[in-house]
Amino acid sequence: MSTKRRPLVMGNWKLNGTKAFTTELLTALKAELADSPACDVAVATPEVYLALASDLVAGSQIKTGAQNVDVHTSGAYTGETSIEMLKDCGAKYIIIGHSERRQYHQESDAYIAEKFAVIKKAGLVPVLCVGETEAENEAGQTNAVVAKQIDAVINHCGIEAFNGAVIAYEPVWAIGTGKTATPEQAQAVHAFIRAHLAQADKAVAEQTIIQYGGSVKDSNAAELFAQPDIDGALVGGAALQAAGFAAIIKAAAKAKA
Ligand SMILES: O=C(CO)COP(=O)(O)O
Repeated sequence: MSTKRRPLVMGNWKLNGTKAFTTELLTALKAELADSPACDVAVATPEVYLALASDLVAGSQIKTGAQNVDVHTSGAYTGETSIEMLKDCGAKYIIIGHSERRQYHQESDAYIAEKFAVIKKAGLVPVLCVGETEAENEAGQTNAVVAKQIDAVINHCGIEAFNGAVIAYEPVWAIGTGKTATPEQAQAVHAFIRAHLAQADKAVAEQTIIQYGGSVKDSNAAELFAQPDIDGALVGGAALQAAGFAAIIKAAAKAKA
């Protein structure tokens, strides 16, 4: 018996946008979603546009999020943004552990686990990105890599911390490359992740939203969402265009109806 999970499709804008772009895209997205598809929707804009984005989507089904957070709550940490600041600007979801931050900012599993704890403490939703590199994939290490990334959080925060949290499986070799994992490949890893969580707590595993990320677009979304353990998507490039992003959201709502 599998639990029914409401899908979550979230856009990760990465380092893209302007005030005008944010206004145009979110205005268009609200219009595209006028029929309220049965799917949770969020956009993680650059931090500087978060407050603007939150104002624009107020009262709609679209929530906002951030792409990172600092572990400190205040103080002499030049250039950082705290969880309370993100919350103050309307964020609900916080992406952590994205492969681009692991790679370019040397973020370790332990550091990411600290961020997870900070987000939970503030009552917001962590979106924990996990995934293997191409070399790890070819060496057959995919499951071991994602298990290690998840275990760092379980060990630091406890399995209960995954209640209401989100995991995004993003194979590094599929991000921005146009190469997508096949639905079957992705499903196998998602099922592994859920089974891994279930070893610690079955109920937590059943309710955890596990998104797929990596070159998701309108044309491949439906077949990914047809898989039982793929509960939505974390979308990069294709989230920068309202009609295409809305089509992905509608495909999730339809597949999980
Ligand atoms: O990294 C991603 C989302 O976090 C995926 O990016 P793309 O959809 O552009 O491949």
